[in-house]
Amino acid sequence: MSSDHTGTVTVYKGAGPITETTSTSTKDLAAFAKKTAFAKTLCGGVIMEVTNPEQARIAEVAGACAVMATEHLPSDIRSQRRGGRGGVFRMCDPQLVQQIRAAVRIPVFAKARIGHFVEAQILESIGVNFVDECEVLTVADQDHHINKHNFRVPFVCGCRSLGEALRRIAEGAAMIRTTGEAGTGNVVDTVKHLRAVMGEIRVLSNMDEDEVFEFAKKISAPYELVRKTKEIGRLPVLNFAGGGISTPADVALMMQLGCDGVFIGSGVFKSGDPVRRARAMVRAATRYTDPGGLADLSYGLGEAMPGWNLEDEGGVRFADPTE
Ligand SMILES: O=C(CO)[C@H](O)[C@H](O)COP(=O)(O)O
Repeated sequence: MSSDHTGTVTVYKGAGPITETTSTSTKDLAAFAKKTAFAKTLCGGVIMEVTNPEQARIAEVAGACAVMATEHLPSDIRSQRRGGRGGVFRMCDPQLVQQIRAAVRIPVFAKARIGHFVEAQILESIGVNFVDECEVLTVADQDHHINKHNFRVPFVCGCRSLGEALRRIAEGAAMIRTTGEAGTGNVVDTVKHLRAVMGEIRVLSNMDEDEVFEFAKKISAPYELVRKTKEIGRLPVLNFAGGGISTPADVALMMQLGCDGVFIGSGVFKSGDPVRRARAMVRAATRYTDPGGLADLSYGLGEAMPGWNLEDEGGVRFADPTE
């Protein structure tokens, strides 16, 4: 079963839906435009992952543009998996979302497992502002992401390459999150993937029209979205970065590399002084071209989160098997 953006529920049985919605492609386009317009209101901002109402208030007071409700910060999920305790990580308790919504006025995101469209239906029904189809949770469907066109609520999805980003947008993602390894306190993979996405866009921008067909085939992305990306010289939706961002300098690095904003979780709430660090990191997202200002923001923040270097440890990677 899945709900469409008109609120109609479509019941799936066997290979296809047994009750079809009547949405037209014009309606689909209008619904998608509405979602991306809402996403644009977050441009230049910091979305902070929080596990309780108190952390949500710290994020709001610091100036975060939104919070993401979660039961476990990525570093705690990583510790559990690294310690061999494994576990299945799912959508959070809807009660937590309600408590966080009651505590703040900024938009509230929540995570659903990749492919788990029922978790997304539940999150939509309780009024979250955005769903993150998130690779940090345990994957629910190894072959399919959620068909995000079926929802009124906008979605953000992770990517590590241009092809992956455009496939998620084809499925209806209204925002992309270029991802590294969340919960490590180490930005190395996020930098690698952000450079990959931005680099591929630069290569595409210099292609002649005839080369775009082959490029679309090569990166396994729909031709129309590839053509659009070439035309506008950027992803057709906002591209945030997330994973390991732990200092004002990390925030500024991502912004200078070309993303539209950042997700921060463990980097704030696993640090020595979350209140000061949260405020400094939010400010860094707008002062990212001013080294002197960034120096001021970096003074006396206390301890940054302890980090992990996956290459040294053969550590756990939050890979998305569906890509
Ligand atoms: O998982 C996320 C988004 O879905 C995190 O918000 C994001 O990647 C932050 O990671 P970190 O804990 O390393 O700051």
